[in-house]
Amino acid sequence: MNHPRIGIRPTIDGRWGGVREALEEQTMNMAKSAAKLISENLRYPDGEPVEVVISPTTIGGGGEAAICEEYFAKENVVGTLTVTPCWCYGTETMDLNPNTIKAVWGFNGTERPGAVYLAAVMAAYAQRGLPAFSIYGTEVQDKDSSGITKDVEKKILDFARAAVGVGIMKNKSYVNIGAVSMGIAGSVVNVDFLQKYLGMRTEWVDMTEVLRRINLEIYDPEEYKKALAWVKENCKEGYDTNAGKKFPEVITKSRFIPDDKQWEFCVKHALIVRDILYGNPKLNDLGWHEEALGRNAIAGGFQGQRMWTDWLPNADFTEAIMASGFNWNGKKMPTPFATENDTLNGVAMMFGWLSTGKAPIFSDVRTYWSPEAVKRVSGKELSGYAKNGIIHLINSGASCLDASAAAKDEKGNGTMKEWWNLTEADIQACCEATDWCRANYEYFRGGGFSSHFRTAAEMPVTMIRVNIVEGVGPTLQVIEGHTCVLDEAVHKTLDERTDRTWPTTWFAPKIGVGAADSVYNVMAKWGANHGATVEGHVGDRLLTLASMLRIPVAFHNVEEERIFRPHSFNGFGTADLEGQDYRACAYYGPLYK
Ligand SMILES: C[C@H](O)[C@@H](O)[C@@H](O)C(=O)CO
Ligand SMILES: [Mn+2]
Repeated sequence: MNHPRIGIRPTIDGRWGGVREALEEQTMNMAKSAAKLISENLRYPDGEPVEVVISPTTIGGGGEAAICEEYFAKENVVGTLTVTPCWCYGTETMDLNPNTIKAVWGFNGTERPGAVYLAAVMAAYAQRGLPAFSIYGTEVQDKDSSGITKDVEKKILDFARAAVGVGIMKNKSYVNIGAVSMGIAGSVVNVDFLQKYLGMRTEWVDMTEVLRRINLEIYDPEEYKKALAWVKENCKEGYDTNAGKKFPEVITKSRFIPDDKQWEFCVKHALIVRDILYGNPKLNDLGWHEEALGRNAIAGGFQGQRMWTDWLPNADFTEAIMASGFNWNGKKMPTPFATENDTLNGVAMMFGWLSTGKAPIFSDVRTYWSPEAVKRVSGKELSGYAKNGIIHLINSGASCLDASAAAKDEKGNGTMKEWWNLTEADIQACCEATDWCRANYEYFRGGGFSSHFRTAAEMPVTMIRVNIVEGVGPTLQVIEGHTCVLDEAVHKTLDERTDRTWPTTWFAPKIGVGAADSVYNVMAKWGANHGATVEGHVGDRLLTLASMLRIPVAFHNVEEERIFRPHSFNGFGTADLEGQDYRACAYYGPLYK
């Protein structure tokens, strides 16, 4: 995986003969402590620590700014963090590279005016059309202090995490396997959005490519054996909704793969889809050189419905296992992988995953259950997080198995973890919490197996959606809340009204903050049929990422004090932050115009 770096620029008062010499050490120490903070706390999605480089010299003026720029150009720097304890010359020391994302940390001491430089250089960035993040602690620190206060730490990490996310996406591909599923507009891939806002390539692969590779046996036969054995051992079959039903001939004659060969087909499908996205050197050994290369993916989706699923097993196993933090080889990096090839939801999964390192949940946003409706059908009251009503998140058969919340934190509570923190016991528990139900043949004539579980812990989560609105462009929705564990009888009554072969997550949005005035309105104002959900209250991280990409946030419930966007956005009006964001994003436009 590409490891885009954060570059630290220690800027300094350029006056030799006392001032500069006195500040060299403190300035460089700020750079070193910021670098340490970032590399010790942030990881790339592949689990490696985020890499940080520091300018070869402190920067007192344009000459040294150029030395730093030349060095960073060779070091794959995506975001620059300028640090200083003192006054420096604004336009002479600023980062003028239009291709890096910028922040400045001005030390809040008063012996030297680091914060005055910060203000001056923020004015310069605003005047020059280069949005930059301003970092300034709320409490005055002593002049010799090299420690970073908690508020500054959070801002540095929020900036660096999102900038790294921007760098990870850049030059990668979204791989559409198939095309538009059932007229879902989110599956009509918008190449301009991917290219201009995310710096990504779009790739199309016809679904027949999967069939070709199955029939010509273009996969690693050893890994296939291993994966199939793992499935037999770990993927138990669940409730069969078709049992005892009499189906019309149009359905019975459509199931092309015999029932006892369905798992074999599904496992080959999963191996092949992974290889299409990432390539596989083993294919080279088998003489399939082009296939071995893969498509430089970071995310993808499978159309499935309907032409494929009308006669072949659905891709629920593939979709679930691609998005999970493990597979037959043990723990592994999750891939944002969209059901129904809903690219816009695939991008929402990708944003959530880049913000957390955790497996993203793909769901239909299916039903708003008011407390009254729940009482009416179940005779029981909702309580706890669920008391104001809940939203039923349920996908048509696939979701990362991590969403069973069977992994345990250090206190023994169910949770979802960064994939590199999953233990063998966590993986076993997620497998045990999931059963694989034969697909509902009325929907999926070709069969397949749906991943069936329910999210069995009350976790903080954030639900995300990317929309495209003619007249605006891409927009983001971000709603924090909690997953809910309902009373068993209530769960059963509600769940069995839907499709009991599919994975269920009960979601209670946090209401009374920002745009989320009621649970009903979260459902009513959601931009599309799908949402992506990740563990943690990370709405603030998503808002920061969106501001870097110039995607305005249309609907969120992140508290104002947690919002961190470029300083120049304040110049677009401060009374209404949503309007400010819209105006600033419209003016600056996409990153890769
Ligand atoms: C099986 C059905 O066609 C589902 O796939 C459908 O309800 C959806 O998921 C629509 O997003
Ligand atoms: Mn769907």
